[in-house]
Amino acid sequence: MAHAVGGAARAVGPRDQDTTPGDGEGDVGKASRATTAKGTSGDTASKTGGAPEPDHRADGVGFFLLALAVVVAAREWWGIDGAFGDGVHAVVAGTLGVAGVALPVLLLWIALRVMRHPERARANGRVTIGLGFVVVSVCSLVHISAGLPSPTDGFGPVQDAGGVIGYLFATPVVTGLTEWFAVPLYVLAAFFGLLIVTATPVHRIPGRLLGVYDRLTGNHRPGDTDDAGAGDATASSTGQSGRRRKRKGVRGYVGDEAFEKAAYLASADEASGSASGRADKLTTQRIPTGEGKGGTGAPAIGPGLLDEGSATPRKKSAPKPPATPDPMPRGEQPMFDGDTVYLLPEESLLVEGPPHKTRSAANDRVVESLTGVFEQFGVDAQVTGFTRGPTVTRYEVEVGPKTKVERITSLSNNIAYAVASADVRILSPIPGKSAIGIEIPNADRETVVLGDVLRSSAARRTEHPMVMGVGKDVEGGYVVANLAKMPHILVAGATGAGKSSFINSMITSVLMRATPEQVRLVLVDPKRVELTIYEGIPHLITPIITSPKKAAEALEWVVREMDSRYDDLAEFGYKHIDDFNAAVRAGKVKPLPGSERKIAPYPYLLVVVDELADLMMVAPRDVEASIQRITQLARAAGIHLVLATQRPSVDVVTGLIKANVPSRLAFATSSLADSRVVLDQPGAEKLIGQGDALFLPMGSAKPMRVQGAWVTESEVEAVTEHVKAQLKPVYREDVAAPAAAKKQIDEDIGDDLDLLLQAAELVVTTQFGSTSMLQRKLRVGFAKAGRLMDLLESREIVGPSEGSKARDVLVAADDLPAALALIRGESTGLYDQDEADDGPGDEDAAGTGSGGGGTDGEGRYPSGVAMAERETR
Ligand SMILES: Nc1ncnc2c1ncn2[C@@H]1O[C@H](COP(=O)(O)OP(=O)(O)OP(=O)(O)O)[C@@H](O)[C@H]1O
Repeated sequence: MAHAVGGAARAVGPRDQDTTPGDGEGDVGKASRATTAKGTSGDTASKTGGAPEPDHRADGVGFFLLALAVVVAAREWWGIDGAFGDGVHAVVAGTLGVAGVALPVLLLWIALRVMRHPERARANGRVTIGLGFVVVSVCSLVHISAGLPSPTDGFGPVQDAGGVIGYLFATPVVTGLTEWFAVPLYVLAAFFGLLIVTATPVHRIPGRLLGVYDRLTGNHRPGDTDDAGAGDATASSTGQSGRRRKRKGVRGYVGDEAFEKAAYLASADEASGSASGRADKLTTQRIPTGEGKGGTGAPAIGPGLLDEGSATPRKKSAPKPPATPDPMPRGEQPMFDGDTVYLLPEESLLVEGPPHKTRSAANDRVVESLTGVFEQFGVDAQVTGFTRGPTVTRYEVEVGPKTKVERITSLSNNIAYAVASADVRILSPIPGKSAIGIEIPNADRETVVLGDVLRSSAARRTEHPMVMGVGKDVEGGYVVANLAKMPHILVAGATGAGKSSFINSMITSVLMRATPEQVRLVLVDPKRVELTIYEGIPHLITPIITSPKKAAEALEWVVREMDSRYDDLAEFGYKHIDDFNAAVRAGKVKPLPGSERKIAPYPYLLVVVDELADLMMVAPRDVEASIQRITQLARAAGIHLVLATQRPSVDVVTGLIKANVPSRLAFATSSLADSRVVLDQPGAEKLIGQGDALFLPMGSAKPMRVQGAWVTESEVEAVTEHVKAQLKPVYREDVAAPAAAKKQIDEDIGDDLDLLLQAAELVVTTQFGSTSMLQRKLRVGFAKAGRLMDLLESREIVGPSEGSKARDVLVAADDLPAALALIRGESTGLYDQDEADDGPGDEDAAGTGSGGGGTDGEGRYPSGVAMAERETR
């Protein structure tokens, strides 16, 4: 909420027109920004905006409607006499005729809706409009059936027919078109009204009716979710959470903000109340049966299966033995047991935070200090308002007509001195406004808890499984982001700045919102401490990777996985994995003749690397090449990278990586140079740590300042316990054991293996990386010797060319056998230590076996059609 301050100050706001996400004006968040904080013009600094909280407003409306329902019922149902009763009857029956009898029910329904779902203002508006259609139509039909009495014949007959509404709507239509047309017209209008109330497009009527039938009979058929409406009807169940998640059809994401954009924001007003107070339960999710879709009933499902709609572990009569780890057929995904029911974690596992403060005494003190500085230096400028975020407050300053803006910016040090904070950031101007923004840390900063972000309307607006809670912007609005739209993100910041906390929030968001069938994770944690808490969650596609060398291999696996997804897309003629998944679920994708393949939808694959620097130290070239390939192509394959580093220097975040990772999140960096590496602009060096960040989603020109969401270890534990209790992970064998696949001679060596081995031996034993030496000793031409040297460079046996000088030899003579083995495509032995360290994880992987078969998958993937359209824009 923006506050106006100062004597002659101009009012700040209304902020509805402020399309500024944080401190930046980018495409992202523009259209979706719904900040409704009101500025108040006022005389004193102590004035605050007086708009009631939306909850209270909704409650007020609800109670008013309830009272009205009671009053109308008192007269229309219970016949209370007297002048007051007569007055009520005259108004109700006069307006609606005999249909007024139903008015208390309608009022009661609307009142309950408004109070239960204050955040659904638009849906409530829709219901009211729909009811309007129904009421007008019913009144008109009643009026026609009563013989179209006119008020000129006396008001009694009108009251006993369709009231004034019936008269006004029915009479002209009947006069113009006759009853034969008027009656079907109003029947149709009533039906249309019902469709609006229930948010049912005409083409979904059969599905809806089927859904109602299923719900009444307790029948669950595969694919019924596609008919779940985009409306707000929730089907109830006897499940643990008491509600069954209503799922959207694949088309349900078209027009969905989080789906359309990488990041978007909720209203700051909303954030100022406790979002969770009006929270629905986060829902249950059924992992569908593989029935009819080729689920082969893969093993590795633990004993903790849950009966649908119950939290009681269900004992399987005959647990299946682990399958022999067959190589995974191309394009197939590891599967969970065919009829497993999977419940998403309860929202209540994530705690609620305190309500957001929109103003505090600390803010008023800063306003006084700023005003003091301007007076002291004789600058004609005034603080006209401020918007308080959780960590910083942005004070808005307007300068007088003949005052240079630079006068304020040049006062930056004096301002920092006056407010006793080194982290003053000046925005000149605030994008989209004729005002200067001065961001100053709050002396009384607030923690943004992940639970609140995930319960915000911004997060609830979509059921996309890749939407994560990012935090709050500088105006106090919740920020959520769709990882699938990033489509890759670089997270950087000095140690202790909040990177790991962000990654925790991200993974926890995924666990809260997505089933393992929807999103699979590859977690790379060379530091070995940050992500261990997630070991064993069913969303993992391979055990957490801690060895940098294995991580590099895992990235290569991701490239292969991407390629195979691409092959599938090409083979079956789809542009995006979402199209493909939708078609698979619709049964439109049939295996090619003669193939026994089980075709299954692909889950999104989220690859999280929590220290890129460690990987780049081991195999810079391979890692860079894999990242480049993944980032260039993976979007359409549903594969998304999150690269985190505390060393955002150019040797870690190379130009190639930067060019291919479009979204950036910078926590406090230790230098301006680091900020430039991450964001291509300064700013991150001025952040104040502990989750304070600049977020630059893809397509955004200016970064928005956000306070990252915080989730405690005990919350993460509760969430992981919940998911682990339900399913054991089913690992893909080929991620953890790619070495076997690599035992072939690399393509680029071709027929030159022997020559290359000799060249390597020569170079390493002589420690002399000279091309002309190779020419002489191997009796080859210049071109061939040059090629051999390039191959040696690509295997990191020699360094890059340094013109006419000999190249550096990077392998010691003692390590020659390992280097030769590497060229031959055999195990190198170089990393035996690493592999030994990772041993238990591998055994774990092998022990769980691999599964073939297809996921059935429920329709929560976004529409690929929409995605394809957007990509061509
Ligand atoms: N979003 C946040 N809200 C509140 N406090 C935070 C937040 N993020 C981080 N902190 C505080 O900062 C400390 C360090 O954060 P974190 O471990 O995430 O830093 P990091 O950047 O990952 O550091 P490293 O690179 O050393 O792992 C946390 O222990 C916590 O106290």
